[in-house]
Amino acid sequence: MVLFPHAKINIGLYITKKRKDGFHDLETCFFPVPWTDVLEITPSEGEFTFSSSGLDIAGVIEDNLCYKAYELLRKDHQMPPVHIHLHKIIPMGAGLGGGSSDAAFTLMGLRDLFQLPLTNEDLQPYAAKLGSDCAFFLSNQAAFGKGKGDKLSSIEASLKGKFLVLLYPAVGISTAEAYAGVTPAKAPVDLRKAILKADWKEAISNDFEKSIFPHYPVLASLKEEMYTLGASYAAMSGSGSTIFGIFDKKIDPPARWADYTVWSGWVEKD
Ligand SMILES: C[C@](O)(CO)[C@H](O)COP(=O)(O)OP(=O)(O)OC[C@H]1O[C@@H](n2ccc(N)nc2=O)[C@H](O)[C@@H]1O
Ligand SMILES: Nc1ncnc2c1ncn2[C@@H]1O[C@H](COP(=O)(O)OP(=O)(O)OP(=O)(O)O)[C@@H](O)[C@H]1O
Repeated sequence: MVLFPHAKINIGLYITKKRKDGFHDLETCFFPVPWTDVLEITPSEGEFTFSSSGLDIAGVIEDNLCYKAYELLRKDHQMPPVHIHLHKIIPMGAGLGGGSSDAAFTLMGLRDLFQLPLTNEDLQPYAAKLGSDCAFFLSNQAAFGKGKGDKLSSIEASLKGKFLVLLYPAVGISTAEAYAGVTPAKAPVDLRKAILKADWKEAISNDFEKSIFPHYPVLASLKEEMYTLGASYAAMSGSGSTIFGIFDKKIDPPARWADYTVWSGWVEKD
């Protein structure tokens, strides 16, 4: 079975409270982006095996979220061993949620391969244990997230018909450190309402930009460059360092971005 775990961007991200468990409460809108890894799951003999190609993934196999997803599900459900091959394309530590997406798609892939009687909703508790972003990837639809980012409700907003440009400037930002740099505060807008209006540029922001841009001024200038190129909205995704721009027409990435990882394409589904 071959699956295509996709990336996400956050449009609006407000960190509202530090929780007793060390995590933070946030309010954000998640949108799926068709920049994908390739994940192959096949039944195997003997024991669980894992291989990867594409971008190098740090850590041993036991650290990999695909392995963790398999182990979590296997505790509750009878499953034969599998071989997982992950072709890694989505940059890591980039605010694109690629690892979380691999984990969520591993859960759904195992469920489908072995016909486990589980809905996506039934998979939510497993996803929640694997990462705060994982729950979103079980739905593949724009969603408003609160709590740790795992309490989701659907939103009517969509990027369908927009041309998206994602720019990863190879600045690695640790999610935990990014959270540590933010002072939580009440969200300045009701994001669920603001996302339905047209003036995103004036109304919607990402709290991480305030603490991260002063350390990495290149990120602030890349965001400005998106606007110069005609973006209707530009921001950093999640805890960075990916900067994205939303356009009404196709643009060609400027030659000066040659050192960065760039993905661009039309969004074709809701
Ligand atoms: C920045 C976002 O991508 C926005 O969508 C997410 O909040 C990050 O989600 P994630 O990568 O799935 O994060 P996790 O793997 O659950 O947590 C990584 C680390 O980030 C911090 N963390 C994460 C999520 C959250 N709501 N509060 C936090 O403080 C914690 O220090 C945690 O140890
Ligand atoms: N299957 C996997 N793919 C990518 N990274 C993985 C995977 N399993 C574990 N990791 C670890 O998770 C870390 C974070 O990777 P991820 O792709 O989730 O990026 P992220 O930018 O932190 O996402 P976000 O901040 O939006 O949640 C990586 O540095 C890597 O060490």
